Amino acid sequence: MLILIVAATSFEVEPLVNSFGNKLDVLITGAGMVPTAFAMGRQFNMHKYDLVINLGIAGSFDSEITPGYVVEITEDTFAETGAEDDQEFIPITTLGFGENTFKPTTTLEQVCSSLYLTKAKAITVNTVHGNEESIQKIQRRLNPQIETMEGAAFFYACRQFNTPCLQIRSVSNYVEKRNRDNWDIQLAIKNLNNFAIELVNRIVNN
Ligand SMILES: O=C(O)c1cccc(C(=O)CC[C@H]2O[C@@H](n3cnc4c(=O)[nH]cnc43)[C@H](O)[C@@H]2O)c1
Repeated sequence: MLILIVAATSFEVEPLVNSFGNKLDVLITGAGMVPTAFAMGRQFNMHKYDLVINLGIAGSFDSEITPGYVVEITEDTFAETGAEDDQEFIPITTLGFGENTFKPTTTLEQVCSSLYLTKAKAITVNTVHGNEESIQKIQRRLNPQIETMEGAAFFYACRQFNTPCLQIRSVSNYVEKRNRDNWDIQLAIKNLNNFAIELVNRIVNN
């Protein structure tokens, strides 16, 4: 089975890469939705994969999904794509120009039934929420559990190329008034990579 790992930065997947070396294809896209979509489009034009997995750290809006928690993303919405109408937000779906919510094309259960993760709904943003008023606003509008800067672009690229995909995220921080001292990136990366190493081992040895 040919697997591609997609991550925004190399440090997020370093332990996994150290475990598997060149037995695993890894695409480092750079942070954000545009670099992700571009890098994946280029990669998919050159190679075809049986499974593509997006791994990375993320913010959590959900007090039960605490830093260090690893989750499977079941849907992901481009939260900012639309138009403002004074105090209201009109999503692109209502404007009639396209879609804003994308889903994985397989599930963890289908890929490896012996592993389980809590499922969560995500948003993808260009501007990370770090202001109490804007956080409450997005919670009222979309009620997300997880926030990243790439996830929906990852699902979009996989759908365009009809490629089975999963997004697995590990929480490094709560989405709150910006405070970098509260982030635990080390714990998030450790838990993410422990899970990913187990997952890839089980898939390749199956
Ligand atoms: O210094 C900051 O305020 C800051 C804000 C967002 C992200 C960063 C990073 O260095 C990490 C980039 C990477 O991590 C993902 N990520 C992690 N936490 C969040 C979040 O709360 N909201 C959105 N994205 C997050 C993201 O996918 C990036 O790839 C620094």
